[in-house]
Amino acid sequence: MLSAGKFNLFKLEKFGPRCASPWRSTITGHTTNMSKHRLDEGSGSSLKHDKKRRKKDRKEAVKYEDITPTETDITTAESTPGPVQNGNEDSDSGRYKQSSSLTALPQAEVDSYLKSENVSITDSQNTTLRPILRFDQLPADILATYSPFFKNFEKPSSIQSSSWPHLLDSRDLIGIAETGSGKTLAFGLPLVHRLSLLKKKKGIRAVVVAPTRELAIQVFEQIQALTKTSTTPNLKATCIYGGTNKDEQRRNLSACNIIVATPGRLKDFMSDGTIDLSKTRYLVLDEADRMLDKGFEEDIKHIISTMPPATKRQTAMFTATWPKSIRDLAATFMQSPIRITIGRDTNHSGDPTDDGELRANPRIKQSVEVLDGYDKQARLLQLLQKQPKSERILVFCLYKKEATRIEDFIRRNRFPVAGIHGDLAQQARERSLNAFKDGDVHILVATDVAARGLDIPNVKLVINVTFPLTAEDYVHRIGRTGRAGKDGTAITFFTEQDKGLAGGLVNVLRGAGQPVPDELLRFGTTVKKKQHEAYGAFGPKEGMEGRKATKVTFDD
Ligand SMILES: Nc1ncnc2c1ncn2[C@@H]1O[C@H](COP(=O)(O)OP(=O)(O)OP(=O)(O)O)[C@@H](O)[C@H]1O
Repeated sequence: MLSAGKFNLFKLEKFGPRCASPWRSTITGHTTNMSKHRLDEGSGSSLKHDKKRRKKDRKEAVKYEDITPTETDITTAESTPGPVQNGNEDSDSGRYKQSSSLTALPQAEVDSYLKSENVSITDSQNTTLRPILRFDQLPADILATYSPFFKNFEKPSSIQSSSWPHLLDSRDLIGIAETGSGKTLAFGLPLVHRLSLLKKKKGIRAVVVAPTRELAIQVFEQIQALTKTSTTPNLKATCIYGGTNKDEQRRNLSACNIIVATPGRLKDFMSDGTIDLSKTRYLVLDEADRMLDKGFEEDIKHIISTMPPATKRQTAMFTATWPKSIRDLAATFMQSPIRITIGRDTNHSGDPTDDGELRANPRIKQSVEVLDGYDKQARLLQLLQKQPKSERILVFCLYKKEATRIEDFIRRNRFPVAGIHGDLAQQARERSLNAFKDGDVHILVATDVAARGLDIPNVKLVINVTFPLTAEDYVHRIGRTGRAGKDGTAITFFTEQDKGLAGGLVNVLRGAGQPVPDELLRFGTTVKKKQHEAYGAFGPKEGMEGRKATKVTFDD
């Protein structure tokens, strides 16, 4: 069945200007899209071409026959009677049904929530669904199934509130929210729920791709917990990542329908025929900007090229940072995505579509110390000596050899410490991380392999011994503290060699209301236009002359 909402409109649409209160919008968006669809069909193109296209569409519909037609059938939404605020309460079972308690909420309460949480929505289809402010506003079946999962949480986080209705309604979505704000559950719950609705679950139906092995494992654990809470039989998730024996992973792949993977191992299993993604219905890129940067771009393109087209799958991308350099590429994998950004507006550019600017978590107290490279170790030691013995501290270095050297230095000074970086065997990496999580050591020295996504409770302090390659990486690194509403501190050493990144750092500090030291301002505040090639993938960069031209490698 063809669906207007998913039919060939993407190229024609551009993100509209940010709506101050998108919830007041009318249904016109859907109607416009329908008209456009009909126009497309009736105009210019030759009958022969139309016939061919319809034949192809029919073929695809048969190929992906188990996609509940109503879930993308915009006719249902269009014919929904009553005010838009009612959402699609009366629509078919395949679609999201807004709960009556949410529908009953006064509009003023919804508006005030969106304002206080700084929710920005960009949607070419004129969003009509309300955010889910409380868990009991979830549709009854979802609440009944997953409530054990929420039992320790007071309410959904803002990114969960805002993205759940749209993901449950099968929309493609880009979710941008600060580090530690619960993005995993924001995509995990709709993914597992929607998978449980598929009539035929056989084969790999959902894929989550993450940039590092440890993050893939962490995401997998959450997804697996959700599948276990779900009462639907035959939901099975598995995790595949490099650095470990393939045979066990291969065994786990049989009869599984959700995979959480790092790109390299996923590609490996695709090329030897173990994995076939032609039935994939849901795709999530976690840490999406990293997944689309130069280091992973080709892998991701290849992986997605073996999946059904964007019109036949649901694609979600989540991250805390959304640089302009990867946005066009992201759009090629999605179908009219709705973009949701949470956070104070730090958009200095005046461009209304530029709501993906860098935002650090404002609960993290950031301080930057400009110093000479030779003074780093002595200062690090001072800082460690000042901290209470049991407090978890994460120390970031840029290079693997540097991480080993700093770890040895800390150990020589009689602090229990562990290290995690790409030169270590996977078992050693996992041992270090677990020792840190379990409290056997309270200091972990890491490269950027631990910068993104890792959710380690109660990290009180992040020390950046060497500044990362991008301001985005900085935001992710410091985001290992101050998670799930807690406070945290980040101390960053900044040297002459890092001066090319001073402008980016100043913007991050200002955007989060943090002090900017005069010594940092002396390096200038120009922010170099980011190149897609340069984003977070390779060093050195302009203005970083002192840095070695070492390639920062990614996980397989
Ligand atoms: N609604 C909620 N209320 C309180 N805590 C929550 C809620 N949802 C998730 N959490 C917890 O918040 C922590 C951070 O969640 P998560 O790792 O998903 O963050 P994230 O936004 O993906 O962070 P990052 O950008 O660093 O990847 C986790 O410990 C998670 O259990």
